[in-house]
Amino acid sequence: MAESTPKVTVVIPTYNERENLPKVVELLTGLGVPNLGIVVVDDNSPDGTGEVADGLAAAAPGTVGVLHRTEKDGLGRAYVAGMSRALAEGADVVVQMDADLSHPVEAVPVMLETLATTDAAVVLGSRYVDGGSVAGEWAWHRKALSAWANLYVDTILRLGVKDATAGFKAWRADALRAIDIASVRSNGYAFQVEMNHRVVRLGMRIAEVPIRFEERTEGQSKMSFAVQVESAAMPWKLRFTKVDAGESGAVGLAGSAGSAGAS
Ligand SMILES: Nc1nc2c(ncn2[C@@H]2O[C@H](COP(=O)(O)OP(=O)(O)O[C@H]3O[C@H](CO)[C@@H](O)[C@H](O)[C@@H]3O)[C@@H](O)[C@H]2O)c(=O)[nH]1
Repeated sequence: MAESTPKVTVVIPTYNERENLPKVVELLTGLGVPNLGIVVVDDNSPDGTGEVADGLAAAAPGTVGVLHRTEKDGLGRAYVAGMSRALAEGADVVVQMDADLSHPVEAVPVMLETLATTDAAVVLGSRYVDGGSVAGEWAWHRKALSAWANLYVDTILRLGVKDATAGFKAWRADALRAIDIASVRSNGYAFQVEMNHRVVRLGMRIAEVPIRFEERTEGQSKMSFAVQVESAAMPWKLRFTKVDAGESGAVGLAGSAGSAGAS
């Protein structure tokens, strides 16, 4: 019997991304990935991104869906909501990416292929493996901060990945279920680190593929002081907390590696 095509759902959190969202949706649907869906998680953006998303959903019923939340509640909780919906709707693979075009859409098929052909539970779009890079527009102090943040996380948690704060990832659905996303506490950049930590704690593997991270041209980053404080504190909390992953969900993942990715 022929295997069915895996369902791939891309989760995109948005807060004030009305210029960017239509472009990223157009680029994603133009990839030609079979059985691709998109879930936009909008937090009642004052700039009307939610209505823009509704328009995109109306134009592509069955492909684009929108989750409206009533107020800005952080990137991490937006991802948990979108990923939970994707899993409930039967996704085999969940891709997380920013709306602002900083994550190169053309890397999605490469990430899916890597997921389908290796035993990795999650594939990161990585700035810091060979072949990866950040946009030339990045000021030296931003590059230094990003490099320092990764060194900081690696020193404390030893995750064994080069880009621990990366926000562009493709997940096998069974890995997301195993790490019990509903109990993830972090909400800013630390969300990415906590998710990676859970994967490693459960003995699953993270793969990295190189990407070029572009600077957004529209809208603004939502990085805040609170996000920075959380990012500094969370690695220590994770290191010294005994039970912080869905240990009960530890599963035999190796046998299903080939069935979850897209071809
Ligand atoms: N729904 C919702 N979306 C949000 C919120 N905050 C941010 N977003 C959305 O989440 C995406 C990323 O937000 P940015 O504020 O642009 O992130 P960044 O500072 O550029 O950080 C990126 O790079 C970091 C380092 O690699 C990553 O750690 C981070 O997750 C993100 O990918 C964008 O699509 C943005 O609209 C929120 O509270 N609610």
